Amino acid sequence: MRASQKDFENAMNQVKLLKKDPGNEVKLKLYALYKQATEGPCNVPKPGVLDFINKAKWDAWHALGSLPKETSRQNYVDLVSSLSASSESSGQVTPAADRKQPGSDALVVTSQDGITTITLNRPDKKNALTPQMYHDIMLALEAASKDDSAIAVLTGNGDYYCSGNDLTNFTDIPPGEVEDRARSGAVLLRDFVDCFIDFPKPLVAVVNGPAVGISVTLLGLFDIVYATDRATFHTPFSHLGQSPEGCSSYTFPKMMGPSKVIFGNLKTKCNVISIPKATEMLVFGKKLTAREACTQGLVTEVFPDSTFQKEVWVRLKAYSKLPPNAMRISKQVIRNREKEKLHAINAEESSILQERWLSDECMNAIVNFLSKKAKL
Ligand SMILES: CCCCCC/C=C/C(=O)SCCNC(=O)CCNC(=O)[C@H](O)C(C)(C)COP(=O)(O)OP(=O)(O)OC[C@H]1O[C@@H](n2cnc3c(N)ncnc32)[C@H](O)[C@@H]1OP(=O)(O)O
Repeated sequence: MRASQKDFENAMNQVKLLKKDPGNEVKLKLYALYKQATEGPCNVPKPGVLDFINKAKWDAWHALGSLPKETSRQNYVDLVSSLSASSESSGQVTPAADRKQPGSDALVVTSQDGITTITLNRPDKKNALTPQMYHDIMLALEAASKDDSAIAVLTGNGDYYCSGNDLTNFTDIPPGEVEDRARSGAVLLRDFVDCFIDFPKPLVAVVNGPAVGISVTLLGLFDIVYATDRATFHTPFSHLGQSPEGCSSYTFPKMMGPSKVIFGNLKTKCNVISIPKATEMLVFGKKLTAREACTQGLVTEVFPDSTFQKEVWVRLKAYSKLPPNAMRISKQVIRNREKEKLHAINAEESSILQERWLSDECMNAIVNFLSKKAKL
């Protein structure tokens, strides 16, 4: 069977998620097949001998002669498929048909087996979230809420799930614009979190590695959180002069419950006070292991890292075959009565953060991070 345009687009996305660099020879072959499949035989002048890279690309394309576009497309798809198999790619990478792809490679949206997967794809920056990524995630959730998938998944490419907000978002702000930027940041944050509150289908976090900041706080708005035993959960807001978002000031104490602190001794009267466990995370920045997060109700299930991807995707594929309308309605029954409250909490948290971003504590913490004085 000939590869369709959709198969070809799927393969292009798969290439972005390859875990191993396939090497220059294969990359040239991919380039040549891509050009031949999209533009036909090489029709541009040969670059000069000193223009090594462009000459190598030209040679590879030119070598395909008059190979038909359809055959090139098929060969491209076959080559990518063999690379994906050998690089242990999760195999979840077929983009949804007709979906508008995100504005950059930092987010990859795919759809297969009734599952729309949104993958954070900035592994060299530990998948830190840029403004473009916040916008693209909102667009992806909007599209996923209407497509024919039964469930949606958020995950990360590389060793991290996500290192939270990209702290360089706070740099290069001209002095007179700091307040405006804090205001627009708070609007973006509020809109972003609203999309998670309103998402109508089951939403699953596949936490493939450590998670920091907003990527942790949002977990309270997911329906399932699967984590590798390598994952950690860290919300260093006080260290950063910031405050909790993602509705975590409400969802975390609710999910984690109280921890009892007993003080006094046998001779005196003992006092028992109850502090929400979430306080240790959200106020004191305690980093939880995956198992601790599971015991405290933030994570649904923890898997050994060696079998994480396999076990999780087998499970999710089975879930995605359940009747989609029933799942959507059940989610709504569980979540709807909280929605109004969550929107109000989100608005409040966003406006408090807007103030925090203007504080000296916050500015100093970011300067520290950027100057590599501090590693959280
Ligand atoms: C619309 C706005 C909404 C904002 C909402 C409010 C959100 C709040 C938060 O999310 S608060 C949390 C912010 N995140 C952090 O504080 C994490 C900062 N990063 C780290 O502490 C460390 O990088 C690490 C623990 C995540 C990983 O440490 P390590 O394994 O030692 O790797 P590196 O530090 O060398 O990192 C590799 C590379 O990635 C860059 N990077 C990592 N995280 C971020 C980040 N959050 N922002 C920007 N850049 C990040 C890091 O600088 C390195 O880059 P380099 O190779 O040096 O160019």
